[in-house]
Amino acid sequence: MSRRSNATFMSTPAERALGGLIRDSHERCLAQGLTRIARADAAAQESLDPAAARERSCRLLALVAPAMEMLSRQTAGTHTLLVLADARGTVLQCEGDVPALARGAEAGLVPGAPWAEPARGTNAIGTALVAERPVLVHADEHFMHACHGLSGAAAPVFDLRQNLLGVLCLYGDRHVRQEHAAGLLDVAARMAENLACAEHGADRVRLHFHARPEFIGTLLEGIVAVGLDGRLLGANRSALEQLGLSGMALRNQTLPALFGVGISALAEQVRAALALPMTLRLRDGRPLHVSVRMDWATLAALTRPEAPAAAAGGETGAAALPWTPAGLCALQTGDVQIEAVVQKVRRVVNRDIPLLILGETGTGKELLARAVHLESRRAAQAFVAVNCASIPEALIEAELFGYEEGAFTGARRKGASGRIAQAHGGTLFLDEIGDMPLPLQARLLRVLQERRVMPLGGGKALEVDIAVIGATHRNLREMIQRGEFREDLYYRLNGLVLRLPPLRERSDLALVAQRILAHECPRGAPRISAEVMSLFERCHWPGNVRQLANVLRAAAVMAAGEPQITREHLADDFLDEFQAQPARPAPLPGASATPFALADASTAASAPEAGGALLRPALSAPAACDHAGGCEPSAPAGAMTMHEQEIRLIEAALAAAGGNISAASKRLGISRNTIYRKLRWNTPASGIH
Ligand SMILES: Nc1ncnc2c1ncn2[C@@H]1O[C@H](COP(=O)(O)OP(=O)(O)OP(=O)(O)O)[C@@H](O)[C@H]1O
Repeated sequence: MSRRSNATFMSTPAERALGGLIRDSHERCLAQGLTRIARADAAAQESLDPAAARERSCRLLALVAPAMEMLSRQTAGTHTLLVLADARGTVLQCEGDVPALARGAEAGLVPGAPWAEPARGTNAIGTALVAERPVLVHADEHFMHACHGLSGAAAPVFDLRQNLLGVLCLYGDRHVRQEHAAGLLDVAARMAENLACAEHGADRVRLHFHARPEFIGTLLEGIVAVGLDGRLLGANRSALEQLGLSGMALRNQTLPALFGVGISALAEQVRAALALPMTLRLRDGRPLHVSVRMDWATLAALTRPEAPAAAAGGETGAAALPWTPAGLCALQTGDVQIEAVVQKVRRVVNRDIPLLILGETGTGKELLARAVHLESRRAAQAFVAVNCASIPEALIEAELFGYEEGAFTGARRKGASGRIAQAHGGTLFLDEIGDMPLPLQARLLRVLQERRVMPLGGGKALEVDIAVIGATHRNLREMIQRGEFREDLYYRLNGLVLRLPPLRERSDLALVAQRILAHECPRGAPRISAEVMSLFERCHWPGNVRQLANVLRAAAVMAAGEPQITREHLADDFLDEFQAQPARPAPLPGASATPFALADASTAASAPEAGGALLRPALSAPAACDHAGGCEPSAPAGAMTMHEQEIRLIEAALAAAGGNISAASKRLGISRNTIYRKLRWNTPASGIH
């Protein structure tokens, strides 16, 4: 156990009565020949130059600045003196109101004064430094009579290697015990320590973790720093407490031994679309939610083929480890439909069965594909994503299959390996597979059948070992009937069909939102007010989780420093959509009529035909999505289909943006491609091509 993990302030009568730390300290003072009678200003007389002392401690001062600010606000008006001392016991800073500063000065608590035990005997600062734990020293528990007018509490501050950096203290009048200060100082010390642990280094990766995902980014998160060779460099207090290790024991561990995961698997997690917390299991089986942080230089170093971690023999990738990182766990948020998807995937992982992921735009198809890859034995190899809709038709063939020197005009001199070959050993993710031109479908089918790829312009066929995951928002069965998609390719791709539900059908919106916020605000995410949550619950979310993430990202910036996100923090664009689409869903039978904050009932009632495309219908029609992949929501009789509502919404956004597709796509949180697609393919009458 950490020397501090069981540390408590000396608040029990027994501890204070007979001494405990105090008695030991008094004995030390006597052994050093200190006398109880020292002039009150003696400490001040022995003072060092405060400016020089502060200069020596500029790192400590920077680390404790937010904590000092917090303490100073919390103790305002209580005549409490806030003191910061360095690791030698030299006072660096004193803050408080005039009576508090005067009381401190009377006892010699002034910047530059030495308050280590050899100088001032038993006292909160000096004794905390010796004990390396929080202490409370009240009135005549001080060794010297000159300090008997004080009651002090102190908490030492450590860096991630458990080096003592300094001590934070609160001093009050001897008539007020400082027990109440203990909690405040504990929070303050943790704040400073977490900052120390989060200090950047191009040579390290940080794991921020907790058993509960919503605690990541809070003061209670554990932080562990890992070197590129997989060795653990240090940790904050919460990490040691959660892992049940001392700082020393931790530094004798490696990442794979403790967390069962290698450093390259962490890099893979960081590269994932929205590095969501991953779930790792400790040796005793306890799950921890882990968010990985590293700077770009570190990520680049780990991404190079001969990454230092592998070179140092730390590990050879997740596949070689005793157990694999649970990428899929990051998606589990309690929603039944998502849970069913995860359970299906778990059954087929590592069997190289082709997966076909269906779902509207922004539902997390790529995120799921990456999670499947991370979960598989291929995790240490490449994950290659190809968006078949975004590559111009003329280039997609070369992009996928590669080409030989001089294969076509404009080709690079030495030719290029295609994306399929790049995925060798790993996973090929074919996004928007329904948009692949028919002639290429035949070539892709051949590759999947023969497991060999022939670059454009001839040359040698390359053997490829790949897992294939396809994704689309389109109804492939209908496309087959229309002759737009090859049936044989369809059957080659759909080893297992997974359907991701649209956000409006999910029951876990609150948790998804919370996770996104935790990711956006690693130093502490604001809460979402009940009003905003209720608004979110009613939203139709045509851009699904991507749109939610965009809305939250903007709101988090607006709410910086405030404890919760309120309606005022939501982007005008988003709110405008509600006002532009005022239809309000009929309340569920028996549901209480919560007033809808934005679309007032009168306007809503006056424009029922608007259909509320951004609003979630109260009785959401289940999507008609069969095994073959139709994902259009079924229409409630006599009402617009969800799809028609989406078209209306897109048209409204386009009109509002003066026909500017980029602006409209930003407003809606969906891609330009999606706008084109929906208008061109699904509403021929729209006139936009
Ligand atoms: N469960 C989730 N929790 C948090 N963020 C998510 C989740 N699902 C998706 N996202 C985020 O939403 C965005 C869109 O996800 P992703 O690209 O995987 O969706 P998609 O279905 O592949 O979209 P498209 O069809 O437009 O390609 C990404 O930023 C992703 O990180």
